[in-house]
Amino acid sequence: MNNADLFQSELATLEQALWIQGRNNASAAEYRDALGTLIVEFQRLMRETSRLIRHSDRAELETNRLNRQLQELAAQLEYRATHDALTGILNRAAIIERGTRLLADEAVALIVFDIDFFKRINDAHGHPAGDMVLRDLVACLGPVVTDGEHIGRVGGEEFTVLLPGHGAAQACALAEHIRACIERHPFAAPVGRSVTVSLGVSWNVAGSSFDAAYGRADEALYRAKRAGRNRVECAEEPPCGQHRQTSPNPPSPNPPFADS
Ligand SMILES: Nc1nc2c(ncn2[C@@H]2O[C@H](COP(=O)(O)OP(=O)(O)OP(=O)(O)O)[C@@H](O)[C@H]2O)c(=O)[nH]1
Repeated sequence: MNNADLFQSELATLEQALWIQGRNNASAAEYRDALGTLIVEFQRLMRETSRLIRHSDRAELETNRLNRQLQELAAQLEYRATHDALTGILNRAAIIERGTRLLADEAVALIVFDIDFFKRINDAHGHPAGDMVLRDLVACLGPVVTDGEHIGRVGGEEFTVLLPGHGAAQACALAEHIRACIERHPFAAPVGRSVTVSLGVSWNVAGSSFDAAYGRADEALYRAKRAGRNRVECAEEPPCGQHRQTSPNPPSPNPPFADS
């Protein structure tokens, strides 16, 4: 639709008024009629314009509201795609993605840890109590794992912490701190007893693959399990590193949830 179609009636009125104005002999009555018609058209145009402006303001508000809603939904989707629904920390996919990205640029230490005898918690107190332990454990790590360190739940009762910029000794010390915090933490009823974790640590040069870094920490974790649980084992550093550390605490003679 062009302007001529859009303003057909207004253009006709305007042409009539111009024609009368161009004549030398138009009468006062013809001028009055033309002016009257012009006034009516002008008032109608004003009303119509105001209505369109109000409509466009409402449409703009609605568009802004929908945009905000879309952004919130996108943020929620992004959060759900990257976070564990039970504990609110990163999920497995997000940890792998972050770990891979970080390792491409810098050395990263990894802590992998796993709750000791978690099956017995579920068996003794029920799955919901086990879920409570998982949530409580993550909450108690809040003050220990700080900004810039990334914690994720990579399996049922298995967690990973990515530590960019940490040396091997620093990572092993943090793992020991995590172990001690969890051991000391008073887990709520119905579990109401101590829960422990076993931890494996690897330190990895920039350019390492995430699989290799994780695999080395996981091997160390299984050494910690075999050595009696509730302890930290650190993987040997890759070639040219020298550090190796084993947690000083001895295997617990009475591990929590051990068969009596
Ligand atoms: N409550 C709860 N339990 C889970 C969840 N995911 C996995 N599990 C349980 O975690 C338990 C893991 O048991 P195992 O792999 O035998 O390990 P464990 O009993 O912790 O023994 P160790 O690792 O050898 O010390 C199983 O009973 C799973 O059902 C979960 O989301 N919630």
